[in-house]
Amino acid sequence: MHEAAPKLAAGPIDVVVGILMKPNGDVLLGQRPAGKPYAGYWEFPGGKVEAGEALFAALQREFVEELGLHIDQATEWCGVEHVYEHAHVRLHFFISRAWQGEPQSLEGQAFAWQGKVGVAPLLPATIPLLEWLDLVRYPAYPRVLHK
Ligand SMILES: Nc1nc2c([nH]c(=O)n2[C@H]2C[C@H](O)[C@@H](COP(=O)(O)OP(=O)(O)OP(=O)(O)O)O2)c(=O)[nH]1
Repeated sequence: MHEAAPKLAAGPIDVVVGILMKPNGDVLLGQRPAGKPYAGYWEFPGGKVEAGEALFAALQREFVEELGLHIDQATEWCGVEHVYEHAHVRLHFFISRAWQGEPQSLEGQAFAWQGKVGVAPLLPATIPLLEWLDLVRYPAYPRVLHK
């Protein structure tokens, strides 16, 4: 029997994603809770932008709702579009080095501060970013590669 593919919204859905970065380069990843698409996969915390909401305001809201912490400042770093079977998303990645509070598991999710990222699996659209992120976290990285 032929099953109709799930209908995707016409345009991409905007998603804000925050990379909290400690002075030593460690970044915070979270594990997607049960009940969401790709439950159990690791991601940088974030979520969908609401209608009419500014990107940074959405980022601050998501971090309060999911982690109970306040982002003071963040820089928009890069954008990635990805078509999943459940949604077509446009991801806006921010890097923040200025926040207040410790991550709390308000949605039952696990967290991990990572230098070399060792948690798996990661959301597919996030995987290519790790290498680019290393250029930001570890400025000597290209030289290390050419050793
Ligand atoms: N937070 C986050 N989402 C990512 C990353 N990479 C990636 O492909 N995504 C995708 C997965 C989802 O399709 C989408 C995020 O949507 P979501 O369902 O987690 O958002 P939300 O927390 O607002 O969810 P909900 O309120 O609808 O339950 O972006 C990432 O690194 N972090």
